[in-house]
Amino acid sequence: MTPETRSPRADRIFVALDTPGVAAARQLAGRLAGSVGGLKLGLEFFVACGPDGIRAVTEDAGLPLFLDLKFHDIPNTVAGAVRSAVPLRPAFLTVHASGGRAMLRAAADAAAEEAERLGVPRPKLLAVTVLTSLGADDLAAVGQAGPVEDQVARLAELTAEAGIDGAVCSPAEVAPLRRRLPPGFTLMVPGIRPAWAAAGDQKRVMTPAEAVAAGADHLVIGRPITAAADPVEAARRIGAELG
Ligand SMILES: O=c1ccn([C@@H]2O[C@H](COP(=O)(O)O)[C@@H](O)[C@H]2O)c(=O)[nH]1
Repeated sequence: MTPETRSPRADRIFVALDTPGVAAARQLAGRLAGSVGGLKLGLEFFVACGPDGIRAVTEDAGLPLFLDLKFHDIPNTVAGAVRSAVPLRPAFLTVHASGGRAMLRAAADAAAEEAERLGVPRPKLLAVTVLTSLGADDLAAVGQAGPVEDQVARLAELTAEAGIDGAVCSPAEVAPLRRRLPPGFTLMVPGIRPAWAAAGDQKRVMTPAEAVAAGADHLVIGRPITAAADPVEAARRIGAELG
């Protein structure tokens, strides 16, 4: 399958390449390039391989990069981290919504200013709301008021007010968020599990087709593809399920 023949809905899939090795990530990216719409590189890869590793994986892939580093610190530090990430040309970059309004604003301003200074495209900033590995009990244990859906909505609304482009949420919150947030607000959605895949540590999950029907813009899918015996076949199967 080539980018020209893959289903338009498969373009929504960002495959999470959670590996500490450049060679493994490059190999998977090359094999999956015709079956997914983008690559997600996150903490495991970045801590092991750094910015050079990111460049090595993305330079030949010809796919948009979702750089999922989930920045969470004081505003000045997060602004600096965002500025350092801009030259890697991510299409999407994450911060934690719970870092608060000033941190979110600092991140948004830094992305816009640094992209303009370098003459490169501005990354879309996404704020992680409540991690998809957390359930109601986990939220209560860290002192956050539930239900989960309400906490996600509070954080997503704060995010939108602070000038951030979108949020990361579970598929279960997509439909309610669509009713509350402005049109064009991006929803990037992990916690995706085809009926044939194990949930693992993910608690708030739906199938790819259910997430898209609810209104997800992009699906983040890792292990159901990357841990499959045949990752390309798994990605195509998910693409076929999306129609
Ligand atoms: O709330 C969140 C935020 C980010 N993620 C990331 O998405 C992928 C999911 O991988 P699977 O193997 O499909 O579970 C992973 O890289 C997480 O860091 C998330 O799962 N939930």
